Amino acid sequence: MPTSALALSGLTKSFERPVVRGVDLTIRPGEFYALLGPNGAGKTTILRMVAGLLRPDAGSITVLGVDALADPVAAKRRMAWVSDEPMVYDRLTPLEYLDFVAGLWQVEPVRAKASAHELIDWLDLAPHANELCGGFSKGMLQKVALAGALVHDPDLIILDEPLTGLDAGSARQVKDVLRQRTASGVTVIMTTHILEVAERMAERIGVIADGRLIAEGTLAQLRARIGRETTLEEIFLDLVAQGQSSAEDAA
Ligand SMILES: Nc1ncnc2c1ncn2[C@@H]1O[C@H](COP(=O)(O)OP(=O)(O)OP(=O)(O)O)[C@@H](O)[C@H]1O
Repeated sequence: MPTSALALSGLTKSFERPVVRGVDLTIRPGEFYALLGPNGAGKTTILRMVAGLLRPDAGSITVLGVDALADPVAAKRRMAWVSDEPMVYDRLTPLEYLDFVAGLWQVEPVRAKASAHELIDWLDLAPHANELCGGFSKGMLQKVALAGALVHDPDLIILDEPLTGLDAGSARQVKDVLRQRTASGVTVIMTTHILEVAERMAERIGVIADGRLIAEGTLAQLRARIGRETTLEEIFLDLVAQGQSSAEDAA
């Protein structure tokens, strides 16, 4: 059993300018980890590199002991990627979409069917299971995309802003599905701007600012670093302000 579900070392990416600057990050198997950071901090870029959608300029990515840059297919088999812009085929129903995705992963048909029905029930999509996705709201599409990402039973789930745009009931269903998965040993890393979600769900929180991991730890550890009993919002704003001033000092 690998000691880490995800290990990033010196992860670096530039577009017109440096966007991810030497990020080191280790996540334990079964851990729920939230990445927080201001807009444009580089969170999505980090996750896209982990998911194999972008090639880093430098650094390494190890997914459950697999070198994801040397063997991306083996790494992708173990993980799921859920983008903040769900891509689901309009002309398929949720059940057809899940069947299609399970086929791509060569999931054994009986298991695929059971898994699809379980996910559809968990996410409260059963009343719409045979309707075309083309008529769905963004929130419903997000749930179908999540179900599609989980149908091959990944060990590492990577989610970019999975709760944005979901109503309270749908957000709870998604949170319940993720909790249920982590309880069975699956690892979750997600970005969120909803601090209350990070506070309630994540075991550890990493704060990204200007392409660097400027702080990480449990909520208690982050509080201790700020040196006072306060809300995650205050901690976050303090850490980002500190991160920005140390970057200016270094410049
Ligand atoms: N394909 C790309 N080409 C050029 N620049 C990019 C590309 N993708 C991201 N960027 C830039 O990289 C920076 C970091 O973007 P990224 O989406 O990783 O930030 P983020 O922390 O996820 O932000 P948000 O919270 O707003 O989603 C931004 O300045 C963005 O414009």
